[in-house]
Amino acid sequence: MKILVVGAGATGGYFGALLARAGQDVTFLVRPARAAAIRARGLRIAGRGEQWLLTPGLVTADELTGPYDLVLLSVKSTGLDRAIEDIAPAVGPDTAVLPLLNGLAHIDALNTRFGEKAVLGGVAKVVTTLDDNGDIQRLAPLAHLAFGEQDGAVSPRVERIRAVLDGAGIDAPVPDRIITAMWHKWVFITTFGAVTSLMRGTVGEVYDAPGGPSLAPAVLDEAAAIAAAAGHPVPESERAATLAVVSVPGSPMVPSLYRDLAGGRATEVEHLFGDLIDRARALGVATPLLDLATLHLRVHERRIAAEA
Ligand SMILES: NC(=O)C1=CN([C@@H]2O[C@H](COP(=O)(O)OP(=O)(O)OC[C@H]3O[C@@H](n4cnc5c(N)ncnc54)[C@H](OP(=O)(O)O)[C@@H]3O)[C@@H](O)[C@H]2O)C=CC1
Ligand SMILES: CC(C)(CO)C(=O)C(=O)O
Repeated sequence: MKILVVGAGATGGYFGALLARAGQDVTFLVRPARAAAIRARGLRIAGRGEQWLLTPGLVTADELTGPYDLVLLSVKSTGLDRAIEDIAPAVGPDTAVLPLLNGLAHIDALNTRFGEKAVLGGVAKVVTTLDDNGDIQRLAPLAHLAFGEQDGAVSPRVERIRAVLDGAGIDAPVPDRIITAMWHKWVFITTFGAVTSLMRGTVGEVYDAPGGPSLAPAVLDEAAAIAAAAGHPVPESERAATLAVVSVPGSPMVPSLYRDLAGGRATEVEHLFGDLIDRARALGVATPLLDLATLHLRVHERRIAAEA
């Protein structure tokens, strides 16, 4: 299977490296600065007691030809529009585009550009980040990529992709309804993001402060109410799994959104929060805590834009 990984960042770099290490035909679509850095240093994966180095196939947008069998799209939402145009030469009539982004609006954007048949849903669960050298640091042992056709069919191409991901050691379930799974990840990530960003602390720092334990369940109630109103109710097991991450004494956990906020970088505020509260308004769901988190992140965005 000919695989194009778009972006060699925290998620794409890690999944792509696993696939390349397993012997798959993987090429990374990167921008010039990232290409130069990887050519100079290799793509390095470190953390959790492991350290390995890869010299992957790289291509920049001006060199890209296609088609590929599978395009793993792992840019942040802030780079989505550009990336959609850049990958166009790689997408042929039989190409499957599998996005790893959190949130949901990218599915509509990809459907509009490439047609619904080309686009799979995806939910990535890994905890990785790029360090100052551009190396990928694994912060937790997860390598989970749920995916599937938007209509829930288990098509032959889904079976083929699952086998390829399995062979690379990636846990790759195919849920009955990938769009529902994406909604549930969205509820999880906005709860996690709102709690840590609003309070500017780790899960444990928030929980351990007087009054702290009530915040995460209250934010989760709001996000879950939006999902339910949109036709994707969050089951009790999923709710408990979210609280087991975002409402834990002493936990050092933060999401990638918080790492971007604390690092003074742009966040995915509009894709993750702006879109969610817009949908809440349309569905008649009140979300005072998520509105506050959104405003907080928007102030940050405006400040860094003014400083740029
Ligand atoms: N980090 C995590 O643990 C998780 C993140 N996610 C989600 O995955 C998505 C990606 O996040 P993450 O991997 O952390 O982000 P990163 O910023 O680490 O990686 C994104 C990469 O995409 C590259 N890129 C952007 N535009 C283009 C383009 N047009 N062509 C080629 N490369 C491009 C960037 O390269 P450049 O160096 O050129 O800017 C960057 O290296 C987000 O939606 C996030 O919410 C989901 C699960 C876990
Ligand atoms: C919480 C986590 C690591 C789960 O995969 C994530 O999606 C993120 O940090 O953006």
